Amino acid sequence: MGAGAWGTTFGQVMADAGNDVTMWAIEPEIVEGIRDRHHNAVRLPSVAKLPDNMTATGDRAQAVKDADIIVVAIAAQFARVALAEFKDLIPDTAVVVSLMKGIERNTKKRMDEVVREALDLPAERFAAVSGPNLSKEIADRQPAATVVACENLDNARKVASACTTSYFKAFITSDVIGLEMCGSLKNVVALAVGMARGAGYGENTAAMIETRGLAELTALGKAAGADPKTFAGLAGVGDLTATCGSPLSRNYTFGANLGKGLSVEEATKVSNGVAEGVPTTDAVVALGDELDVPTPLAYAMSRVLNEGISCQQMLSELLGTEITEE
Ligand SMILES: NC(=O)C1=CN([C@@H]2O[C@H](COP(=O)(O)OP(=O)(O)OC[C@H]3O[C@@H](n4cnc5c(N)ncnc54)[C@H](OP(=O)(O)O)[C@@H]3O)[C@@H](O)[C@H]2O)C=CC1
Ligand SMILES: O=C(CO)COP(=O)(O)O
Repeated sequence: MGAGAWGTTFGQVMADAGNDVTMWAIEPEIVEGIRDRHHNAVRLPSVAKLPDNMTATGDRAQAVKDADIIVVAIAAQFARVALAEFKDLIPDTAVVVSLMKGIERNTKKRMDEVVREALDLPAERFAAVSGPNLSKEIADRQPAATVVACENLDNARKVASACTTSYFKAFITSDVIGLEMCGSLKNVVALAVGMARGAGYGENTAAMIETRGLAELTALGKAAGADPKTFAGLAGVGDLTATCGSPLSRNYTFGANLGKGLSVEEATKVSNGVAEGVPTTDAVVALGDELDVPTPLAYAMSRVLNEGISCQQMLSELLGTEITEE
């Protein structure tokens, strides 16, 4: 569900792993492109020809009929509304997988909570996939790895084996909360690193933001019930490194544009796809308040996004004036 850049790329991974893949998208142009020409000119133009065992439909019932695994890759803030239309169509035995990395702004809910609520899905049939997975590189079939999280490890294994190829390796975990928190919160860090880079700062500044960001997302994740080990793995440090270090990341690029002096509106206009960190930032601040965990980085980025403070002000907000233990 959702033939965006990552949705389509992950569809290709699953097709390469030997599955018959049906993409669902709203726009007839995207559906026809994938179904008739094996090409997604709108969201993944870099892939000249998608696999033959990959097709598309705009019909929701047809898309999920008889599916063993249903993968959701919709912009996080629209997931609840989009999924409501699928509620009564999902086969009873299907595992539903989220690729989304965001927190719902109004409710502060993670995507595991949103998907399960929207589809009335038991925990053992929900899985999240998250890791250092910049879609363009994986679409080029460059070697990469990810993590599949499900409370039921047999279902995590089922999803992992359905997306394992010669170039893509999936590890498993039962720490759904940890995986969700890593994927969502690193986007906020990537905005800040991108902003610092865009403003012309170098490696020290980037490393400082990434490391303090990792400490912040680990503390918040732990308070939300995550296993701290997850933050040291592919979905944590791994994804933070990839996202904060690449102009292929929409979040990094959005931040870089802010650092170069573009307004939020201007950066949104030139963004090539969803920058999930933007709506997620305020949700992270609110979640920190609720769980009594300081979130200086998210707070500073929230002031950038809502009040337009400069990169230098954002960095002094992040560092504070008090002497504290690291
Ligand atoms: N790109 C990447 O490298 C990675 C992305 N992710 C995550 O995967 C998720 C999807 O990302 P990606 O595919 O790259 O994003 P894109 O911006 O390329 O696509 C967003 C998708 O969401 C769909 N969408 C938006 N609004 C609605 C709506 N109201 N109803 C139905 N569908 C809607 C879009 O449909 P439409 O085309 O019709 O607008 C599109 O399919 C995000 O949460 C992202 O953080 C995770 C790992 C890697
Ligand atoms: O999550 C990603 C890489 O793992 C992709 O990051 P962006 O959403 O910032 O492009």
